Amino acid sequence: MCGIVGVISKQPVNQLIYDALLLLQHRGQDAAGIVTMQGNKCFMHKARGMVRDVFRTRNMRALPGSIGLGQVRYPTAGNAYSEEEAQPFYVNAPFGLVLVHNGNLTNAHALKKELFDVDRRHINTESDTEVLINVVAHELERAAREVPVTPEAVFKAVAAVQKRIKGSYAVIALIAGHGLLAFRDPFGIRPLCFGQADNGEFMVASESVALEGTGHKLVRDVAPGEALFIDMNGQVHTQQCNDSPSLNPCMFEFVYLARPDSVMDGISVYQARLNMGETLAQRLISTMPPSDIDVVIPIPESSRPSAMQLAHKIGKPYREGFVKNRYVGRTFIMPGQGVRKKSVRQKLNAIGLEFKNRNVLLVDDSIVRGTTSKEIVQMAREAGAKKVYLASAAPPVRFPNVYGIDMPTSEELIAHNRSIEEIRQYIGADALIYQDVDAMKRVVGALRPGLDGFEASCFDGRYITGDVSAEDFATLKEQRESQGKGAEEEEGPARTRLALQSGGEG
Ligand SMILES: O=P(O)(O)OC[C@H]1O[C@H](OP(=O)(O)OP(=O)(O)O)[C@H](O)[C@@H]1O
Ligand SMILES: NC(=O)CC[C@H](N)C(=O)O
Ligand SMILES: [Mg+2]
Repeated sequence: MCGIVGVISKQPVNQLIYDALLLLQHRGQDAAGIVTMQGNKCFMHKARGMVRDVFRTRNMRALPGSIGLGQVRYPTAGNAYSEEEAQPFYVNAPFGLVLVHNGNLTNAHALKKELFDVDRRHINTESDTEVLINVVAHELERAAREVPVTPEAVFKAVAAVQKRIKGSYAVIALIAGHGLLAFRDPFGIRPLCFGQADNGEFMVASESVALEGTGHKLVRDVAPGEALFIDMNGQVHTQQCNDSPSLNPCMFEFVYLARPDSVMDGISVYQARLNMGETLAQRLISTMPPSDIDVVIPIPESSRPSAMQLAHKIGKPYREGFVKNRYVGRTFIMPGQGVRKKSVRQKLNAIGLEFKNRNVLLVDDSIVRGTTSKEIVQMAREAGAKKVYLASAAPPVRFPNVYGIDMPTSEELIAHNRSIEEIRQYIGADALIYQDVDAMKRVVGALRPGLDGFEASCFDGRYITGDVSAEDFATLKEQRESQGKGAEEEEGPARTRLALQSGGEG
């Protein structure tokens, strides 16, 4: 996942895009970028780091214009340490095109070759987004020969792009002198919505929180397979570009990625997490007597709503036993296991009196590599807990994700090829309770009647696009391994040096 935003206005948009990126910072911490357009000229600044560090006053001053895009990156393809792979991407033909992308193309490798051999286009990085912008450019070149560019021509190009690319994508692009284009993959895996301010200005963004926090009213989500084109006069054109779209949002957005105050595809993320807490409580009650538990403690940040609801349901006190250092970012989306592990202790500290001589139930939203849980269980014991139970509001994460969450190999997942008992032992908890996959789908799905399903492959092993081959998995793994090697030479902890590969030392 990454956070993306696009604005078309009559006023300068640099500050507005910056503000929206801050609201989307939880979706990507590795790099940030903004592009603006004044007339037909593009102005861009992008670099590695968090939004606050990437943009200084001088950079902001150099971003004039009333139309623009922004992105916060959490890499899933390419190299986390590469500045060139920060977004937006730019190509100069046709017209001048800039693009931001949230998602992951599963056929990027094959497309890169095809672009070179057939379309005569050179890709200079390992980023799938550079592949994507070149496919868009090529199809736009073919479809939009006349000027001014008509919405029909743009939609024709999007339909052609959708036929070529596979995987997940929410995309926002600017076509110099013509307008803003946004489109979403036909399975609706990654989120995308748009809204409008009182002054008529339009914003397209990954999450509704970016709209609300910048004074825009949510109009609606972009539908799976749909394209939205806002021309330079602010006229909105939309068209379904796919023959068989279906809505299967990524379940992990509701579990962890999105902010709880966002509404995605009509589902309140907060309500989804409360519901998960409710079913987790039922599961717990059927597994162990709640009377053994003295107190329920969330593992901040994302597990709070689920933990709160669980505590309410089992009739036990909900306490804040860990304090979070607000200056440390999200650990799961950090590149490299070394930095993740160190950050758990930097990020969370126990309040002794909530643990001393108590049987505590710790609740997390998910257990992925086990980095957080293993450290936290140990911290609870060090703080004096008698028994430490652990509950996860998500089911075991057993399968790699190929749609924009950085878990490309099964080996790095603590639950892969391990029984619940083996995981419990590894983490060091006295009991371990997991959410049930079907219960989770049922209670989150109930919030949006008419949903076709969820992209929940990391939990159930079903890849919704139906076209991910064993070869694709192997390529992803291979890419990750070779990139990790390069990064290690440059930067220390490699992205591949994962808990389970280094002898299970979490
Ligand atoms: O099993 P792991 O590999 O450790 O990953 C899972 C953990 O990572 C996330 O927390 P994170 O610190 O990223 O963000 P949060 O503050 O939003 O909870 C998530 O909420 C879990 O706590
Ligand atoms: N998490 C994402 O959406 C990543 C976008 C893109 N695949 C990249 O690696 O930059
Ligand atoms: Mg967490």
